[in-house]
Amino acid sequence: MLKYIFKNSITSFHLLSRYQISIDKIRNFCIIAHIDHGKSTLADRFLEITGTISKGKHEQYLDKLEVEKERGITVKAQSAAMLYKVDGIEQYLYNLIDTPGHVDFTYEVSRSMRACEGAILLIDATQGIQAQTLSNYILAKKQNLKIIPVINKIDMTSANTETVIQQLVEKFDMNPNEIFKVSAKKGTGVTELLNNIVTLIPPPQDHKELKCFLIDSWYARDKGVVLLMLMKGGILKKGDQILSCAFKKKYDVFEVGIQSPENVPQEKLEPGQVGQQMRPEQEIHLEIPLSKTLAEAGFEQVKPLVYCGIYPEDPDDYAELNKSIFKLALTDPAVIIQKESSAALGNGYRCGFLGVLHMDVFRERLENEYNLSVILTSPSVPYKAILRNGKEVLVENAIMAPDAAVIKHYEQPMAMATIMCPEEYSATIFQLCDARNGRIVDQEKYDKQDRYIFKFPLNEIIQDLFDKIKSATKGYGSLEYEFCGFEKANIVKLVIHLMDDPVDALSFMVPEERAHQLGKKICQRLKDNIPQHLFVVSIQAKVGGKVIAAEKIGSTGKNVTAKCYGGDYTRKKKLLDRQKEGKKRMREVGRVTVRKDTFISVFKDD
Ligand SMILES: Nc1nc2c(ncn2[C@@H]2O[C@H](COP(=O)(O)OP(=O)(O)OP(=O)(O)O)[C@@H](O)[C@H]2O)c(=O)[nH]1
Repeated sequence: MLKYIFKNSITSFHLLSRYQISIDKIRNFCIIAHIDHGKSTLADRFLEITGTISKGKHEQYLDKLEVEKERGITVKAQSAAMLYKVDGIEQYLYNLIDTPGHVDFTYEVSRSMRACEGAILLIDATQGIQAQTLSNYILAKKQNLKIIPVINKIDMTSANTETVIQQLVEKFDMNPNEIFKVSAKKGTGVTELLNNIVTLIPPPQDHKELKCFLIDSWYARDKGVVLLMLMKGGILKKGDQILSCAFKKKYDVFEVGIQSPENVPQEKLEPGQVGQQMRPEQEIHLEIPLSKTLAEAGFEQVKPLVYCGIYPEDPDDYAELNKSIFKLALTDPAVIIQKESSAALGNGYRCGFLGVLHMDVFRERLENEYNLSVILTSPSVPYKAILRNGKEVLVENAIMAPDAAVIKHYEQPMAMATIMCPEEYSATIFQLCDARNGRIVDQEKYDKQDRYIFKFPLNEIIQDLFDKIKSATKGYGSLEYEFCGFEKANIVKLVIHLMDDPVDALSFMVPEERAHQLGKKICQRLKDNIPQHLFVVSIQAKVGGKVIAAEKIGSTGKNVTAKCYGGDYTRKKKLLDRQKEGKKRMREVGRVTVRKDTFISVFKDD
């Protein structure tokens, strides 16, 4: 213990005792809302008013990831401990969790809620109740959280505060006198809200025996694995040994601390506190992603909606990808990871995500935070195969699809999509949606915006609908979607063959009407990218053994050493050496030799 005190400055020694507050003076709460309704801005004001960060210096302080700063959205729930003198009198410890608003990161929200007794439900005064307001409200109710309704952005000229109050009264049966009105940006009403949290949200309970609730985990280069936990009971100190109930493994606690908002080392963590504990890297079991740990701990199993393969661009980077992907998965419980190996792409992973944004953010984090270049195969959705014997099989990967003879029919995942756009773009939106099998379900006018609800096959949404809407509306249109069950559909398995050998990485489950177009596109791209061989290379796209598109690459008819007649050994060796060098960049797929980047070109966007 002495060693530890010497290592830290006097200030941190002073800080050590500041957070040791009795459990009745602790409040754990999260901020929940629809995307962009102002959660991170409100969290900034809280941090400033409580003196946790200095005023005006930071914007969106808790959006720490590069991808969050670049995109201006929260993708990770972040927590911060704040010491606050309520009404300037009595000191409390507020543990705040800022949550993401986008539906792809809902899993982060529900996990955060499990660590709280209350939630601030924030509603944008210019937009009113939106899809995620409703689903977050339902989630919070289910978890018996005390909900504090707060209308934000009341400073805006387009604010409809009274209408939103009315909506809250009608839809959520709220008492109009209990609704707070704030401007998170300007700070109006925020201190009043902070002062009321203490009476509106109850303190956590002490479960007496040592019990920690895992909120988050991540890998820190200097510390190893960091676990962010709510202390449900007991005391945790540096040097303690803990046992994971899920995996029956022992771990040494390397250091404990509190996020306020960065890590402040502590002597111990006590009941009700949200704190970190670190474990050295050699002790971690990277093969156990957080999703699995949470599932073992009784959390709802994540059900991915979008799958893709992730491969290193250079196959020699596989070991690096292996380490990085599990480190990243430590911070993301909603990603499902399975090893996969493909003759065409080498060793990699099949990953499941909650949506395309989730997939895209995961890729960007692998590239930004782990400096890796990866290939993502085109996203696909899981299909349900209804078998003739009455059983159901979820087909997440085309190569796992049951034999066509045993399948009665397929069902495809559907999504309810909300599209908002200025009224002048309505006709374009209808054309776009029609071409993607979207069926209109509902529509309404909202200010000068049109709001449409379409039902789509999920597969149609994940391809490019978002980009197409953005470009067709000069960036003003928006798209949000939510899975809404399976429906019967004509789905076929499209397999690309090279010289009659099926290529595993190029097998796709597709709606029947799209099979020909996709098959043709892939055959053409392979033709453009595969070099000539001594023989004619045949490329075929097949559905159920029937060829639906095909290309041929003519032969060179030449042997590279053929011209080195006679005994000119050095020339022949040089040529063979050059050939060997070239071979390093090539890969064998059946009898065909392809450049390593051939399959990247197939998966690249148009
Ligand atoms: N005028 C005004 N703008 C606000 C207010 N609160 C937030 N904003 C703005 O609204 C936008 C979204 O705010 P954020 O705090 O990022 O919203 P969020 O809910 O955290 O967003 P996600 O985490 O991505 O869901 C930003 O441009 C903010 O500056 C407010 O009270 N008044």
